[in-house]
Amino acid sequence: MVRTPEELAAMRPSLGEVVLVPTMGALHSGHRRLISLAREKRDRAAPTAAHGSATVVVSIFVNPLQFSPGEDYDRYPRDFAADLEVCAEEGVDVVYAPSVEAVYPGEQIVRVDSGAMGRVLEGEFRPGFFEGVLTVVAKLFHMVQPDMAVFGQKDAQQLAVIRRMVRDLNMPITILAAPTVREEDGLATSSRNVYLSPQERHNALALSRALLAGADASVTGPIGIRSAARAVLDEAAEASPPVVVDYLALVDPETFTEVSSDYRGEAVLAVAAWVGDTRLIDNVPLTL
Ligand SMILES: Nc1ncnc2c1ncn2[C@@H]1O[C@H](COP(=O)(O)OP(=O)(O)OP(=O)(O)O)[C@@H](O)[C@H]1O
Ligand SMILES: CC(C)(CO)[C@@H](O)C(=O)[O-]
Ligand code: BAL
Repeated sequence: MVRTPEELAAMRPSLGEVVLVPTMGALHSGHRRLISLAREKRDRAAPTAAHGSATVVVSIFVNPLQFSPGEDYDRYPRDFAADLEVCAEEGVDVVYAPSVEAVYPGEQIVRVDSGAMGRVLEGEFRPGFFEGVLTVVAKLFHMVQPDMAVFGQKDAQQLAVIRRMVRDLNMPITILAAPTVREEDGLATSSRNVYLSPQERHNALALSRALLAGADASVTGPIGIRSAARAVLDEAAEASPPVVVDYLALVDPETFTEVSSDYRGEAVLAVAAWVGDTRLIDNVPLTL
């Protein structure tokens, strides 16, 4: 396990090709999926005379910069011992877990701006969120110097904004996406699911059911998709506790702008909602 950027820099020349999996810890089956994709890439990389084989690095860092005041930074689940066990089971080569002081030794004056695509949906409801995410991801990329980095489709807008950062800032890194992992009943696995009471967890199933209803209506086009998903959420708004929707949106997967009613092509149906004090997000990719 590596704790500081200096230790990592000293080790970096011996790591060969690096596949990075950035996380905030509290590792679950979604993270395991990301790590297994990283492992596949590592195991396919040809060893070179210069460095031997490739390396999977998992970073664990709860990034204060992406939380607004009043959000759950302080109570965000942290279980470092369990995370190390998951990493060992999954064949991770290096766990990079820097402290907040190591990542932010002083005021972070220079930050990465996500532009307009990071100010809609998640960016509208979590002001400053994508600036915080992009800034820490750029810092992690500079510290780890990965050849590839793996992100989850569950955070689809985050994935799109990171891809755009890599493109717009000429970062020589391949971004890989892993599909969303779900519990048997459809709930997307998420570190924040531990906040849910049994009743809240039950009501939270409305998110994945709404997305499924939207997907089932995909032949009817954007209007039909939105109204099929909305009907499920409207019913869940009457439950106790209610499901309180921040947004339901059918968007272009690259720009995250709403698609027009005659749109044809790839799209993402995305939802964010509160169940009690817990905010959950989910999405499905669709072809229209
Ligand atoms: N169910 C999932 N399926 C696929 N990838 C996931 C899933 N959950 C999280 N990830 C991915 O894991 C990476 C790290 O995410 P993070 O540590 O924030 O976990 P999380 O469960 O999304 O947490 P949170 O509850 O804060 O949203 C991100 O790239 C995220 O998209
Ligand atoms: C990408 C990330 C690790 C940056 O803190 C975080 O937003 C996450 O876990 O999805
Ligand atoms: N999973 C994205 C990180 C966050 O919600 O803060």
